[in-house]
Amino acid sequence: MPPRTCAHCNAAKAVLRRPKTGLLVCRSCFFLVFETEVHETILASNLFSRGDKVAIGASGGKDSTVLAYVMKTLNERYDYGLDLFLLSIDEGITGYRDDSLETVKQNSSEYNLPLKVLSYKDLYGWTMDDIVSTIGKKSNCTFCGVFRRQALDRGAAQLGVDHIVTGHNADDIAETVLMNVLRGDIARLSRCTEIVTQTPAGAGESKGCGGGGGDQEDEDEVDPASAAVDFLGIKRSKPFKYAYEKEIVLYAYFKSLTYFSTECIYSPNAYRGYARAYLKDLEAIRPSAIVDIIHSGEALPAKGATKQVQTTCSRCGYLTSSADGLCKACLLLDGLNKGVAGMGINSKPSKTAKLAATNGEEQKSRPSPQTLRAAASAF
Ligand SMILES: Nc1ncnc2c1ncn2[C@@H]1O[C@H](COP(=O)(O)OP(=O)(O)OP(=O)(O)O)[C@@H](O)[C@H]1O
Repeated sequence: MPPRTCAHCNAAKAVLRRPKTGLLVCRSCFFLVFETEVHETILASNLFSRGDKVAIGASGGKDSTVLAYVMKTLNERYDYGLDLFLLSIDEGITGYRDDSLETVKQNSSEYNLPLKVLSYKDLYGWTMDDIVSTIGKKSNCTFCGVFRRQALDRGAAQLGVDHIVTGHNADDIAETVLMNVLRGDIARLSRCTEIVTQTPAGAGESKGCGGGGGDQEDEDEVDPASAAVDFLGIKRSKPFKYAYEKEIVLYAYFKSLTYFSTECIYSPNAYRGYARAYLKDLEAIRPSAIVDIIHSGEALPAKGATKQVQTTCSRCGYLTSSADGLCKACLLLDGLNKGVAGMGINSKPSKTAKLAATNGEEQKSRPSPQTLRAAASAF
C-alpha cells in the first residue's frame, strides 16, 4: 500500500492522525495547524495588546512547556510585541516540584525567557510537604490550589506583568464543565469556560494540583502581611482553551520538547479522575465531544449565576469575596497555624459575599431545580 499523504499539503507523507479532526497530516502541517489554531484563539478573544508583559505559568509539565514554546513562536512569527516571562511556583513537594523546576530552568535558558520562582515556604511559611505531614492527603489540593492562585498573582505583581497565561487545555475545561454540572455548581460553571478572567475565581478553578521544590531567584519577596498590590489589574487567560491534550502531547513529542511527566504525589483527585475517564470514553466515540462540552458550558449558565463582590483581605491585601475580611489563603493559614486545618476549608462564604454585584439582589448560590435539570439534560 503506498504511503498516505498529508490531508493539508497533499504532498508530504502523513505521520499522524490528528486527534481533534481525524485527518492524516504530515509533521510540518501538524505543527502549523496546531500553532495557527492557538493564534486564532488568541486573536478571536483579543487576548493581548502590543507591549503587554505576559507571564507564562510554568510548571515544567507538558501543557505549560508547550505553551511557553508556542507563545514564543507566535510572538515572533506574528510580531505580537509581547514581553514574555516564565513564572513558577515552588509548592515544596520533594521529589516532584524540585525535579520539574529543573525542567523549567532548562526551558528558560533554551527559549531565552527570564524565569521567576516563588515558593510557598517564603510566601506562607509552609511547604506542601509540611502541610501534608500535618493534615494528611485529604483536602491538601484545596490548600495547594488556593495558595498557588495567590502565589501566581504575587509573582506577576513582582514581575510587573499585566497578564498570566496558563496551560489549561480543552480537556481540562471540558472536565471542569462536567464536574460543575455534576455538582450543580452554576456559579463555577459560568466561570470555568471563560478564556480570560481578571479576578480570583476561587479554589474550585484549579484543576487539581501541581507539586514543588526549587530555588528563589529574586530578592524582593512580598511579605503577605504587608502587601498592597493591585491584583485586580492582572488578567489570566488560557490560550489552549481549544487545544486537545492529545495534540499537546503529540506536539511536544514531535518537537522533542523537554518536559516533566510525573503526576503530583499528593493528588488523589478522585472526582476529577472520574470526569476525566468519562471524557476520554466520550472522546473515543466522538472526538468532537470535548469541544462540544465546552460550547455547552458556555451556553448553559446565564441563569442563576452570581457575581461576587470583591474586596481586599484585611491582613495581606489580596482579593477576597468574603465579607469577614480575610482571603481564603489567610483563612487556611490561620487554620494551619492554630492546628485546626479544617477551619479554613469548612468555612462558608458569608451571606454578603453572595450578593449579586450587578443588580444588588441577594441570590442563593444553590441553583434552582429547573436550572439543574436544564444543565443535566444537556449531557
Ligand atoms: N507550580 C506551578 N507554577 C506555575 N504555574 C503552574 C504551576 N502549577 C500549575 N501551573 C499552571 O497551571 C496550569 C494547569 O496546571 P495543572 O497542574 O492543573 O495541569 P497540568 O496538566 O499538570 O499542567 P502542566 O502539564 O503544564 O503541568 C499549568 O499548565 C500551568 O500553566
